[in-house]
Amino acid sequence: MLLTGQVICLVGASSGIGAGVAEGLYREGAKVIIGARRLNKLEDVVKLCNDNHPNSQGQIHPVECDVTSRESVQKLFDTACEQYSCSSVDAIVNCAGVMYFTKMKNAQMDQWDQTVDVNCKGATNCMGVAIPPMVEAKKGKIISITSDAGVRDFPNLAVYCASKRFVETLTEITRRELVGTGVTLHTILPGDVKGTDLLLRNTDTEAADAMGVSIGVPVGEGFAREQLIDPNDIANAVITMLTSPPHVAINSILIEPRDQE
Ligand SMILES: NC(=O)C1=CN([C@@H]2O[C@H](COP(=O)(O)OP(=O)(O)OC[C@H]3O[C@@H](n4cnc5c(N)ncnc54)[C@H](OP(=O)(O)O)[C@@H]3O)[C@@H](O)[C@H]2O)C=CC1
Ligand SMILES: N[C@@H](C=O)C(=O)O
Repeated sequence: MLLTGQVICLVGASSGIGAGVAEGLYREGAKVIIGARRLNKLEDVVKLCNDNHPNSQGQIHPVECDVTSRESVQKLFDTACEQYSCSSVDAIVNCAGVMYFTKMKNAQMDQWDQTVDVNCKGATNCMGVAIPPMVEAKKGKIISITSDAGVRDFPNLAVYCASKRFVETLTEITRRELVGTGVTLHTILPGDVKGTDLLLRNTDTEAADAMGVSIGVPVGEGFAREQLIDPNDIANAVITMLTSPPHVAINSILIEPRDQE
């Protein structure tokens, strides 16, 4: 097992990519605290981990967490430290995010607000809570799941692309600021990942039609296998970052389906 004994906070773990990352971390023996708003779905993830990996030395505990609230993120971090008797954690992985296809002319302003709150403020809350104790402990990795939208321009996703760029820029500048402290910052930029709930709450059918996607169904329904990657591919990217030699920082990984243009 590659991560035996590592204490890891994982937010946005109740479905999709986060649920897949939770399983990968548990499989590799980490002590994981998983967070999201839907506690019942987190409990399903815990059960899945136990059922699928009965011989793992890992531990996994669910905590209700809303990343838009700094108190809620602090509670998740404190729970990890209490549960696993430490003053900081080895890593925090932030998978929490929302994505709404919206045409700017349709002004879905509530969805824009939520995108900024969850994707941007969620990232600053995770960093604000984790960085001071990590610097004190002289170690720690902060991994944010951004998107290929963090480096590519997708029409009908302007606010989403901007939110992912925010996290990319925040990460790169913070990474440079913390050089020498032992704390490192990383992003993973996935292309289309299948089997996630990301599209379920979309409502702008004009924008979705323009992108050629169906809303209200899990991402990837109707797509061929080679057109999409899956949550386990992202879990493996996270594990690669967490297990690099001490003198190496894998700062970012852009990971897309092989045949994506
Ligand atoms: N699927 C894809 O193709 C791609 C996804 N991504 C990114 O990956 C991340 C995960 O998305 P994906 O797995 O696809 O989608 P899902 O909708 O399946 O997962 C989103 C996760 O974010 C959590 N979340 C949303 N709002 C909050 C909040 N306020 N507080 C805490 N957790 C929250 C959800 O939990 P809950 O609702 O229980 O709070 C859920 O666990 C996102 O950042 C997304 O932008 C990037 C590139 C491609
Ligand atoms: N693949 C990206 C944009 O469409 C994403 O889902 O983040």
